[in-house]
Amino acid sequence: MENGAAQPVIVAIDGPSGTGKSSTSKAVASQLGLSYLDTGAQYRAITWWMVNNGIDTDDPSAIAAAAGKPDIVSGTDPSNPTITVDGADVAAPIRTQEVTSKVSAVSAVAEVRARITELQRSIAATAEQGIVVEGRDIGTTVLPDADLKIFLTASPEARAARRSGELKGADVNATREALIKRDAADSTRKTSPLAKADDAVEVDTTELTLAQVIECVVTLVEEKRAAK
Ligand SMILES: Nc1ncnc2c1ncn2[C@@H]1O[C@H](COP(=O)(O)OP(=O)(O)OP(=O)(O)O)[C@@H](O)[C@H]1O
Ligand SMILES: Nc1ccn([C@@H]2O[C@H](COP(=O)(O)O)[C@@H](O)[C@H]2O)c(=O)n1
Repeated sequence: MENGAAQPVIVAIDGPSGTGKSSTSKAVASQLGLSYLDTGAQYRAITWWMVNNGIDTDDPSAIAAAAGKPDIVSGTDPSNPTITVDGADVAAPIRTQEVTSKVSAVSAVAEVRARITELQRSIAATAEQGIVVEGRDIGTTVLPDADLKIFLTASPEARAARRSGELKGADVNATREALIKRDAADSTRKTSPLAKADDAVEVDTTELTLAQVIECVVTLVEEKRAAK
């Protein structure tokens, strides 16, 4: 673009659990001066609220009726991403095993997705320099006009090994089975399932270091920016 500030760039990064979406998105956003949005944290936050407020997470109509109640706020600084529910910092409690085991059921409810999708679009629309948004349906549903769409993949074995390393001592086979189960639920739900957009660039990270994945995505974003 001539004689003006760079136009904001919108980057969508999707993929199954443990493929490196969060680590890659945060690093890319930091390097390029963009905002960062972790949409999984938003679905975890609404799930945490449902559990804390006694909503039966096996009852889609109870979830749908309560979907509009919690006030979820995401901070988009990639060096300090934050998430609050009704003003309370929930960054730690949304990562518990209980929330992880229930989030796919809650996020499958159409009323939940409509609410969170609206929030995501308004955050992306107000990011002055642009934003990296990571999740499961960003390229397909939330931001179908994103400037760049990336779909990260990795073998279940690689993903389980990465997660077990994080969870210090967790059984790799159990971790692998849990990842596969969550991916299956996320990929087969009716509303906005986990899917690669037709125009997304697929990056298989199985044999790549995190630094290599980050470099690859930074290059792709820079190419898009130069072409704008
Ligand atoms: N290419 C890679 N090589 C080795 N480890 C990696 C790579 N990418 C990410 N990791 C590590 O794997 C773990 C999972 O990464 P990350 O949380 O970024 O994945 P994710 O796709 O966001 O997962 P989820 O969807 O479950 O939140 C982290 O510990 C991260 O440091
Ligand atoms: N765009 C998205 C993002 C996430 N979800 C659901 O949230 C769960 C947790 O995501 P993490 O990235 O924090 O592991 C995920 O398993 C999905 O159920 C979603 O539906 N759409």
